[in-house]
Amino acid sequence: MKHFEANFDGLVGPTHNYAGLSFGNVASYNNAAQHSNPKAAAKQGLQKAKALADLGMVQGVLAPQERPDLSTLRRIGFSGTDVQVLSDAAKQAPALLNSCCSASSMWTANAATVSPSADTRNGKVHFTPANLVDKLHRSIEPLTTGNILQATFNDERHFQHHHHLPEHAHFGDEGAANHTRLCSDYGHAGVELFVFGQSATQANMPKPAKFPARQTLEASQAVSRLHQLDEESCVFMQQNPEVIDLGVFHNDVISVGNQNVLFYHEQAFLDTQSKFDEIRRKMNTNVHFINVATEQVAIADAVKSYLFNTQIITLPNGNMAIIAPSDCQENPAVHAYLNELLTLNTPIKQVLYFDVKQSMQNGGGPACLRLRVAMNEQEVAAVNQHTLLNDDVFNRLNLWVDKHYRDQLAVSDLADPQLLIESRTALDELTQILKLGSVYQFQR
Ligand SMILES: NCCC[C@H](NC(=O)CCC(=O)O)C(=O)O
Repeated sequence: MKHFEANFDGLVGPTHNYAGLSFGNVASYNNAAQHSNPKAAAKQGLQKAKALADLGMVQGVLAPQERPDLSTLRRIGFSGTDVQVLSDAAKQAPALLNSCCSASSMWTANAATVSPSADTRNGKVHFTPANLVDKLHRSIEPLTTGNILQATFNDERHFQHHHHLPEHAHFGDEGAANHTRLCSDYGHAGVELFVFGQSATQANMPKPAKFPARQTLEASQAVSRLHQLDEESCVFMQQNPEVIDLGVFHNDVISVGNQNVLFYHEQAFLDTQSKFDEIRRKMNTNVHFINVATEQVAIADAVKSYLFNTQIITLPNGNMAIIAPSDCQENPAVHAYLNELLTLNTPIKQVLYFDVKQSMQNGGGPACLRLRVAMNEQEVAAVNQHTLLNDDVFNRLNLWVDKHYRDQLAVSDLADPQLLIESRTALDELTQILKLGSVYQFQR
């Protein structure tokens, strides 16, 4: 049986904006209050996804969330007509309105943690939506994320969906952005590497001083239990808290893995060598640990260029390619490093650059924009086929963006009742294109 690693990219929603909501995410803070370009953002994402489909990869899309999120605004006491709710929130609590308008669900690496069937005891693909409790604007995502995942992977013979973890800092969970699976082949049992920022219970373990550690050890352990993973196929590793304080708010800003490659910065982890020994022992096969030294690329350059927020993919011919943001080309140290990487004897033979600047300006690179789901051919066939990107779906989605998205959006536009209507109209049509059923509150 053939096996694939599918990428499901998050479609950028019609309210894509820069409100500076993510403390600890340098790009989000630095670009606060800039005008955004929702139409360009959605098209940049679609281009990148389509390029992977054209390379022969299995590529899908995940629908964005309903924003403005009127049900959250009502839950916190705003009432009356929808127009009333928006205008009262804009006057009385503009920060809350902004939190209810973020298009942050586009970063589907934070949608969920996924374990492929080869790793799980019951032989199903397991999904746990991330609770994203560290940020208010993201903590309102998991229920709808669960609906969208169930409508996309909608066959219980193959897919098992869990509820997100309890909504408390103890179980802070950011999904696949802190999870990498290493394996010799996508269809073989692998080692799932869970990277956490802090422990909620062990007071003696190090913590960042300035910025929040969004993922806890306890959350990662809970997900590994839910997913029926064996202890012998899991490794829990702590991210270096010093780099969190330098803007590395998710592990996928400082390392990325694919099959038997782990590409990482030398400052990424704590106890690096002993943990790598554990990975080697549990993998039982040769692993390429590609270490980038600080003197080659400083943390500040890694954070600015998103060198590690690249996707490493295995092409149908068996070679690996890096999908990088064009920001990596523009940073001299990083560009020089990537050119050199291709001359080293690693499985990575190619680098492809994509302009995803609209997403980058909110701290999301190519890897943030996708959720990886390794599947065999039966499982791929069981996916909702309307969510898989081919020429037809790509063209329909581009036309859909042209029809419904604004060219430009300012944070002050978020209270515009017309934006709510545009957004709902767009999403209602999208659920028909992707045949998702009624996944949104406004449709229920
Ligand atoms: N994996 C990349 C996630 C980026 C995301 N940015 C944001 O939410 C920015 C939203 C804003 O500032 O409007 C985050 O920090 O969780």
